[in-house]
Amino acid sequence: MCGILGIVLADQEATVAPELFDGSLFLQHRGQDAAGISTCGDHGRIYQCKGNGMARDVFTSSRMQGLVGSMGIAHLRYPTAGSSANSEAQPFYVNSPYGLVMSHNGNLVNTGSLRRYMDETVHRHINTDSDSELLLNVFASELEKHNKYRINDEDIFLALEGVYRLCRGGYACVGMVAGYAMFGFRDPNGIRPLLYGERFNKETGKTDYMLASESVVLKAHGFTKFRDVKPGEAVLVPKNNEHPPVFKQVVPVNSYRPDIFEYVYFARPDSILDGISVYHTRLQMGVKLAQRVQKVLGNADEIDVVMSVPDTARTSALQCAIELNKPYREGFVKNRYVGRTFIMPNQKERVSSVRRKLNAMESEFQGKNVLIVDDSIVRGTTSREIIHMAKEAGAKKVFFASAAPPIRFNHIYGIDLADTKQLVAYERTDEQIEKELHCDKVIYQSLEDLVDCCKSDSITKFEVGVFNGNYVTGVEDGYLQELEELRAKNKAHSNAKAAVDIGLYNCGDY
Ligand SMILES: O=P(O)(O)OC[C@H]1O[C@H](OP(=O)(O)OP(=O)(O)O)[C@H](O)[C@@H]1O
Ligand SMILES: NC(=O)CC[C@H](N)C(=O)O
Ligand SMILES: [Mg+2]
Repeated sequence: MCGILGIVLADQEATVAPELFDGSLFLQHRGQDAAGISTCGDHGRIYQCKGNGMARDVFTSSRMQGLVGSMGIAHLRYPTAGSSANSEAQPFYVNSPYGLVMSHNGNLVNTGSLRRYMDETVHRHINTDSDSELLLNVFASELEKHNKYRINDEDIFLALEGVYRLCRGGYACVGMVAGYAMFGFRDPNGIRPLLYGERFNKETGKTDYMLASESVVLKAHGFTKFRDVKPGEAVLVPKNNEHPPVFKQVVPVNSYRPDIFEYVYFARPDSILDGISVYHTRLQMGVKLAQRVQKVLGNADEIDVVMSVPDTARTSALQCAIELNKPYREGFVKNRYVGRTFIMPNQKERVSSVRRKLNAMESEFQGKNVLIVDDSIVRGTTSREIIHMAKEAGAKKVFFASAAPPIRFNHIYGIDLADTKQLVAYERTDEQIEKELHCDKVIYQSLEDLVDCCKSDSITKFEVGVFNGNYVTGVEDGYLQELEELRAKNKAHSNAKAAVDIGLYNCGDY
């Protein structure tokens, strides 16, 4: 999961960078590791600012002044392939052909064969371990095939056809062809989200355009007319407003399967993705979870109070308490200055951050049986600490409920998890998980119920491989092993500056 964003302003004298920066803040929860903006100014010149850090740290005011132009794209990175190196911050740029930049959300699962293809067949140099750099170079090599002096919209769609043919995995992308257009496209299964929106300016009679990972960015910036880009569909927005954006179904929809984890954890509750309100699905998860709690415990008589693990679980936990007819209390106070812990790059940081992030309010725990609700249990880092804190604060019994089913498989399209053995539910029964977490009962939502909470009239299937190991795109042989080896290699270098951490320009970290 990363955040991607692109804007084309109708007024070519205007500067797009401030709005890209502002929009990035609405997508920060999707990636806290690196941030970047590329803009396109006069004569098609590309300007860029990117590096490790949160948006507010990377996009300093002096750097923002160097981002000229009325068309631009942004990226918020949570690394899921390669490493968390500065050199892998996005957008990526290649000069040939025509000058291209791209921001990618998702994961390619056939990187081994793509690397060989780049090397042996099209002879393009790949300078990092990032799958996104590969994706951009696949697009570049497809675009190059026509060998034209000036390209048109159709050439871009044709090149994307090649991208769809060659790249397997989950991907939503925004990019730019220097001086020509912004484009966006989404994988044939719609695993990762992408929305398109328009903002009409009454005074000028012209329209600005935005592409974004979540609807919340579009709404907040006045792009009131918006819709999801369909799986296998691409859109081209010309830089100069000379014609309206062009949509094309480049390849047929394979099967419309948004990643269900967007609704469980990734997305903001105030977003609507693929026509489904994230908030509404989380309320429903609370309703179904309450039924599950009653079933597992026989009844809810033993529970004195229901609490959430802030932030993401709040919506479901409150609804669960209402359904159980039990008081809902804020037992954990969240330090608003610590970000999302799950998407932090290393385990040591994640463990210490849970304690820094959440603090137990003793008065709410003393002598009580508490039901603590979280949206999901992944490595168990949060739940282990939380249960410990609840007991320390005087809780009699701790029941721990998860709005998502047990996670026993890799999330190959967007969670930084190469090694399934790190998952607390991996090869463990509920009783064994209870022992691991030191709680009195662990209660999981069933997959069937979770799907019921999320589905709509038009979308009835979701990508749920993280729960059952069946991935809609399949996985190339050796892919997971390759990821694991890379991760181990990067870990070994974690204290010293490894070659992989040094960027092309070697001009230091942000
Ligand atoms: O089992 P784990 O490996 O600990 O992962 C699961 C936890 O991580 C996430 O919280 P996070 O702190 O990232 O973000 P939030 O504030 O949005 O809940 C998620 O909401 C769970 O609480
Ligand atoms: N989370 C994402 O979408 C990451 C995009 C890409 N795979 C990277 O690691 O940079
Ligand atoms: Mg959480």
